[in-house]
Amino acid sequence: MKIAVLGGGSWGTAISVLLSKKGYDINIWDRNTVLISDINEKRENLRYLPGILVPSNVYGVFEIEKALKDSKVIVIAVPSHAVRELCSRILPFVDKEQILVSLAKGIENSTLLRMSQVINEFFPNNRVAVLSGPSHAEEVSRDIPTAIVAASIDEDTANFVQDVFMTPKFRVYTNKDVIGVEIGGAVKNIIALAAGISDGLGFGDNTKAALMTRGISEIARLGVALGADALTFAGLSGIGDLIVTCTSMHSRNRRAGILIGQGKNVEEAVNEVKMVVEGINTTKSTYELANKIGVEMPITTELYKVLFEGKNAKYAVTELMLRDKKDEIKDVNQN
Ligand SMILES: NC(=O)C1=CN([C@@H]2O[C@H](COP(=O)(O)OP(=O)(O)OC[C@H]3O[C@@H](n4cnc5c(N)ncnc54)[C@H](O)[C@@H]3O)[C@@H](O)[C@H]2O)C=CC1
Ligand SMILES: O=C(CO)COP(=O)(O)O
Repeated sequence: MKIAVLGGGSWGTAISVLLSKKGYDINIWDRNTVLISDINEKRENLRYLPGILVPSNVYGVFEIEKALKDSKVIVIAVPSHAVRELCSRILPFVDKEQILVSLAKGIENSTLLRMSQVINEFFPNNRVAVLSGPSHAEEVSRDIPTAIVAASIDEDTANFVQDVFMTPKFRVYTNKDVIGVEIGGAVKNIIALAAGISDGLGFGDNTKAALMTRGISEIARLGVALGADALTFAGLSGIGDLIVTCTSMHSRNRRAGILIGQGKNVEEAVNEVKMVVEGINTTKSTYELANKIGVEMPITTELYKVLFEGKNAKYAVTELMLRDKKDEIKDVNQN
């Protein structure tokens, strides 16, 4: 079977390596031709995933149309802000038998749509799935045991994607709750930025545990208001991804947060991380989405003010601590 992977950043490359080890032929495309040449000539993605051997059945392809030809599965591995542009670019070359799998974690700034909603706009007759969960590229590419979720509203599609990606080192669960899986994957990046800022400010493990716990609470509150199943947030794409992103030094979002907490501005932090920090754009879209549908998200709101209104991060923490008194369980829908 042939699989097209569109986006040769750290995650697109790691997934290509994983799938190639299962014997599939992988056509990987990226707009950055230098990294495609590196994959073909040096068998390594020097820019985004150095030190990992890219097997010979991963073919770097310069023309997107060629990457798609005869591919049963199309994996979308670009950052969320690029998904719409990518879909419009591939639209003329995709046929309705091809299955689209989204790896991007974000909520579109201009429309407040989830990534599978953007993809469905372009490909209403194709089968679409989302792959999400605690899975840093740096570990997946080294065969470190990982568990993740394949979500699709169509059970057969979720089962198919589960079979395609599953290996003894990469365990894939299915889930029909696409809304919950995508909201968990996107919004945890906001909490990871906040957890990083907390670390950068010199706060402790107590602070981070509080942010993570209250964080999953507001993620779930948003998700449920949008139609998700609350149980999804107790799963791999919910609390699972939140844990890995808030605690790992592989996390781009956490690392950016640490730098901001240490006093760098957003631009300096993003430049230093050198890879996509999805949580910045997602803070903006989630803040707007929560306001639009009337869901309270205190951490997201404070982070929005820090990132986009220049609020002092220490002062934001004080404001979170001094909010109205609450009951943890009783006020679960509004706190
Ligand atoms: N890196 C990881 O461990 C994981 C990443 N993800 C998600 O996967 C998505 C991709 O992330 P990474 O691979 O980490 O990003 P990255 O920063 O490593 O690479 C991004 C890639 O996208 C390409 N790109 C950027 N803007 C583009 C545009 N406008 N059009 C076409 N291509 C463009 C770049 O050339 C680059 O190759 C993100 O949504 C991220 O949240 C999900 C799980 C794990
Ligand atoms: O989503 C991820 C891991 O599951 C990647 O998160 P970071 O972008 O913070 O590295």
